[in-house]
Amino acid sequence: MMPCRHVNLQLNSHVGHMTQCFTEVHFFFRTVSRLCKLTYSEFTHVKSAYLSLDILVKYNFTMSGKVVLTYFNGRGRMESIRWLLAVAGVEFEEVNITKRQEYVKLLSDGALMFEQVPLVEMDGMKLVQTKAILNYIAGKYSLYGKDLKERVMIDMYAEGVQDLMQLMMALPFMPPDANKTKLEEIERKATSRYLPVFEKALFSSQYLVGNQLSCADVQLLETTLMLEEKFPTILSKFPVVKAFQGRMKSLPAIHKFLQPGSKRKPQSDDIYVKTVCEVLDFKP
Ligand SMILES: N[C@@H](CCC(=O)N[C@@H](CS)C(=O)NCC(=O)O)C(=O)O
Repeated sequence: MMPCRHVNLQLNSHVGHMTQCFTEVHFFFRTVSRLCKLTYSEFTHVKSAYLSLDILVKYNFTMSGKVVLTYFNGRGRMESIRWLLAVAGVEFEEVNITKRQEYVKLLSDGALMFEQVPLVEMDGMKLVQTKAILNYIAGKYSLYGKDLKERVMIDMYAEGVQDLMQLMMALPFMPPDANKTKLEEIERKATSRYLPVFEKALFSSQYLVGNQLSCADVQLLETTLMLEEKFPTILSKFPVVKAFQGRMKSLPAIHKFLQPGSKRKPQSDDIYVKTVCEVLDFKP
């Protein structure tokens, strides 16, 4: 029998190089077997040991290779998708739209089902609609609960978080005189409507739903960090959410994503707002 270590090395190296090229999982499995000259029983042994979901995730195995995000060079609706991919350990590339012609070209190519971005290309599909994309990633990478009942709870929390996030996302596009009123509204709603729900949910549980990390936890973390950018002491009355934030920040993938130089985008600035408005021909 071929020494296991040798098989490990060969398999690891082939997985690394070949996952980008193959479009069929079965074809990939068969070819690895042939290249490593494994007998059927050796192959079955190695396959069950290594080609589990974990290794597929680890090597960012997708049916058609890389994951490409098309959006503006800023947070907007794409930022939660970046967060979730980072937590799932999925490498991705970005195409930043900077000019109206680039957006028009995407439209004429038929790449945008509803003439809107975000666009995420993965697994041979062109995905649009933020929620659908988030749910696909969450489902694929086991961040979407263990059953339907957990899933609907995750959706409820995630939708609440997204409602709050949408309010913050709109801020940079508001005229300066409306900004102060909007900020007050966000702080009021965050402290009276949203954060109390999460404080309660996390009081006796490490995660929002069930006993495992979900996309709702990731979106909550993202939102609490956004809130603190505007209202630095906002979590002082929500110690449970603050402790949750600390735990989440120490997860290796999140710790990495929070380091300078990661694909996390900074707060929106005037250039981002100007680009979005020009590209979408939008007058704030
Ligand atoms: N429901 C969509 C909304 C997407 C959306 O409004 N995208 C904006 C940019 S953030 C856009 O492309 N607007 C162009 C348009 O609606 O014509 C989603 O959640 O993805």
